Amino acid sequence: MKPMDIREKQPMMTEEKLLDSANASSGEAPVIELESLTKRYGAFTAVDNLSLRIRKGEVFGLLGPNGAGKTTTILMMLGLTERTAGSARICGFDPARSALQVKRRVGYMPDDIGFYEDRTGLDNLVYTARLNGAAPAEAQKRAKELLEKVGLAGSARAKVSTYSRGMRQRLGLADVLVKQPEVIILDEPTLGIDPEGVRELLRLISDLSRNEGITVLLSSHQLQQVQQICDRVGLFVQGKLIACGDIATLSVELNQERRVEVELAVRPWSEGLSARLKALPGVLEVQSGEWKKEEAIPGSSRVTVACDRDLTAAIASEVIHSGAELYDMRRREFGLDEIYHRYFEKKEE
Ligand SMILES: Nc1ncnc2c1ncn2[C@@H]1O[C@H](COP(=O)(O)OP(=O)(O)OP(=O)(O)O)[C@@H](O)[C@H]1O
Repeated sequence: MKPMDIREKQPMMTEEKLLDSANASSGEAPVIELESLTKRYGAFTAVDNLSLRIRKGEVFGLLGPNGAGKTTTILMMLGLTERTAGSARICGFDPARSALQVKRRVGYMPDDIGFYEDRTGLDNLVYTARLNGAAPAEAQKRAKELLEKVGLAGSARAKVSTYSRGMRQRLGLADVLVKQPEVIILDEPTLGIDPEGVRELLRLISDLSRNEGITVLLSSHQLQQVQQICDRVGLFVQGKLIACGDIATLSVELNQERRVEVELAVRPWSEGLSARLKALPGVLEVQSGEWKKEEAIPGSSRVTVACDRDLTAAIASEVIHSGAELYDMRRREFGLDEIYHRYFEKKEE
C-alpha cells in the first residue's frame, strides 16, 4: 500500500521525549535494543532511524497502518533481512551476525503462519519440538502441555485443515512457545479472528508475559484490539516511530489540542442560541446535525460543541438561560482510540 503523507502532522513529540519514552525505564539490560535501525530498498526508506528498547517481560505493541514498516523491522530483528544502517541487539546478540543465537531465543509467529494441514495439531507441535532438539518423549509432553495451555487439548487430534482461524492462531502461539523462547514476536496475531477469539488470544499473550516473564513484541494496525494488553505502544508511520509510551501518557501527549466535544439535545434550536454558544470563550465550533436513528430524542436538535477545554457547565447554563430546554448532554474527550482513528484510519480513507 502506498505510504500516507503525514508530514504536516510532525513532529508530534520532541526528539528527547520520544527517545525517553522509547526506552524501557528499568535498570536491567533491555531484551530488545534497536539503535538507529534503518532499511532502504533503493531510494525508498522502509524503516527510518528506529531506536527502541524493550525490557524483559514487557508487552510492546508496534502499531501502524499497512506499509508502515512493521514487518521489515521484525525481519531485521530476526536477521532475516539485512539492515542498511544502525544496530540491533536481541537477547544480547546481533541478529546480523548471530542469527542462529537469536533464533534459539526468539519465537516468531508471522501473519501467514503455515502448518502441515493434513496432520493433527499435536503432530505439528511435536514436529516443531523435535526440530528444536527435544527428545521424542519430551516433545510429546511439551506439545500436550501447550495444547492445554492454549485451549486446544480437545482438538489435539483433529487435522489442522479443520481448525478455524482463531484456533490456528492459538496453535501458532503454542508453536512458537514449544522451543521455550525468551521473546516472542507476533506479526498481526489478531488478524481475521472474531472478537471472542481475539479476547482469548490476547488473554493468553498477556498471561505469558505476567506469569512466565516472556517478552512480547506484537505488531498490529488495530490499536483498539491490542492496547488493553500492551505495557507500551509505539506508533509507527512511514518507517518512523512518531510516538512511544504507555497508553495513558500517549493519550495526553498526542491530544495536543486538548479538544473536548460536548453533545447536546436541545429544543428549540435557533441561530440566536448558536451565536450565544459560539461567543463563549474556548468554544471552537458549533454544529447542529442529524440524530442517528437509534439515539434520536424526539423533537430535539442534536448539537455538537467543540471546545479547547471542558466547558460543559458553561454550555448548560447558556442553553438554559436562553430559554431553550436541555434534554441530554454528553462530554466526549479524545482518547488514544480516537486520536489513532483520526490520525491513521481517516487518512487511509
Ligand atoms: N522487498 C521489498 N522491496 C521493496 N519494497 C519493499 C520490500 N519489502 C517491503 N517493502 C516496502 O516497505 C514498506 C514497509 O513494508 P512492511 O511490510 O514492513 O510494512 P508493514 O507495516 O508490515 O505493513 P503490512 O501490515 O501491510 O505488512 C512498504 O511500503 C513495502 O511496500
